[in-house]
Amino acid sequence: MNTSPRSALPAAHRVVVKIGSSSLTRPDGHLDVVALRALVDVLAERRRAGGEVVLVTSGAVAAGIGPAGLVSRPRDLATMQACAMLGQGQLVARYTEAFAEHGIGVGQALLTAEDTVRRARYRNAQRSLDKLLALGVVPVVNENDAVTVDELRFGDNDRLAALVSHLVRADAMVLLTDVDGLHDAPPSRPGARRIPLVTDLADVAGVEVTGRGSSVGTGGMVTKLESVRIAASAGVPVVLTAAGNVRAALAGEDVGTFFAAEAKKETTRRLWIAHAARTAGRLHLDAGAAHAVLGGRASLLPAGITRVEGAFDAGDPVELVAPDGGVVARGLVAYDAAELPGLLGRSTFELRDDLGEGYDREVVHRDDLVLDGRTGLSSSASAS
Ligand SMILES: Nc1ncnc2c1ncn2[C@@H]1O[C@H](COP(=O)(O)OP(=O)(O)O)[C@@H](O)[C@H]1O
Ligand SMILES: N[C@@H](CCC(=O)OP(=O)(O)O)C(=O)O
Repeated sequence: MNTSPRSALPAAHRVVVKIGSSSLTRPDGHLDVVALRALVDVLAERRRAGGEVVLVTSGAVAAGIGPAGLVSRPRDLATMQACAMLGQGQLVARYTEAFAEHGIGVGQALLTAEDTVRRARYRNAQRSLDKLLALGVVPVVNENDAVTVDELRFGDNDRLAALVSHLVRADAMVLLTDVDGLHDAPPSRPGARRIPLVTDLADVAGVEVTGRGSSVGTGGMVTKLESVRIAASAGVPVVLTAAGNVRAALAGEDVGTFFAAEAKKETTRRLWIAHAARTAGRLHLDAGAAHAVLGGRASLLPAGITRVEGAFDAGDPVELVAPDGGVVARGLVAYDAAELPGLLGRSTFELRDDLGEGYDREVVHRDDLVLDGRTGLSSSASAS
């Protein structure tokens, strides 16, 4: 029996493969159709062998440059968005043609990170993707660039791929980029070496990574590690490698970096709290409450809150802020913003006596709290 952790790849029934702009773009900024077709050949092979493949692909901006009448990749956000909207149709047309040569259909899904985790939406996305896969079709996923701008700024396709992996309950994820895996220093530095295996992400916490990425990619290694963290915490192992190695990676060969999955899976609810794109407000805590929350097992009570910011509804994700201004956690708030000011600083006993049953509940229940170390907020914020 093959006991190498990489045997998870050939054994995987359902695989999410993400390809970045840097691997799909020619030096002049236009879409690299040769690279696209080379990827499709490998994915079609996997599909024909009985495996299920979900493709998360960047490249809409690159594919839109020509139709937009530009000569090179735009730099400003509005033109990038316009290019992405023009290019998305072209991109999917190229995939449709290439997969059709193998007798395989493709279905387009334009998602935002929120769609993959917000409870009200994720079941719909899950059901339709499951159905596509059951029909033998390859879902081709990109961000909905018309409505989201952070993705173009921060390279969130990496994060989206991890959230999709969780959504479709993938057995493995492959992240394809322009370098062969995580290196012990930025690969442009002489002597930088590939790290073949990571069993615990804490082991690579000290590795120097940059958020800038290649000239066309957006998030660099920072967003890739954030993606790996989400996937690993959702129980999905990851291979990060160069696009040219996709066949070898799927076969479990020693290319790129293999990241093992964590044994204890995060629930969808906690993934959403940790990775929802936006929080709706902030709760400022006193020192005692910040300490209790950081301790891990305490719920947040009205008595420990000094100030409230934002216009949120009960059930929205909010940030919990310590007296020094640092974000200590994210959580789902149990009250609307308008209700809270009258409750702050008061004990639950007092509130029950004054306002009645129902007002003695926690503002954020401990089951709805994720400490900041689990959110990766600081790393994604530092992306280019
Ligand atoms: N420690 C590191 N190991 C590997 N790559 C790194 C590291 N630090 C920074 N990088 C950079 O990350 C880039 C890949 O990110 P990006 O350009 O955003 O790719 P993509 O377009 O595939 O999403 C590489 O070109 C590489 O220069
Ligand atoms: N949605 C954009 C890509 C955004 C993005 O995350 O790019 P990358 O860092 O290359 O994966 C596009 O299709 O051009």
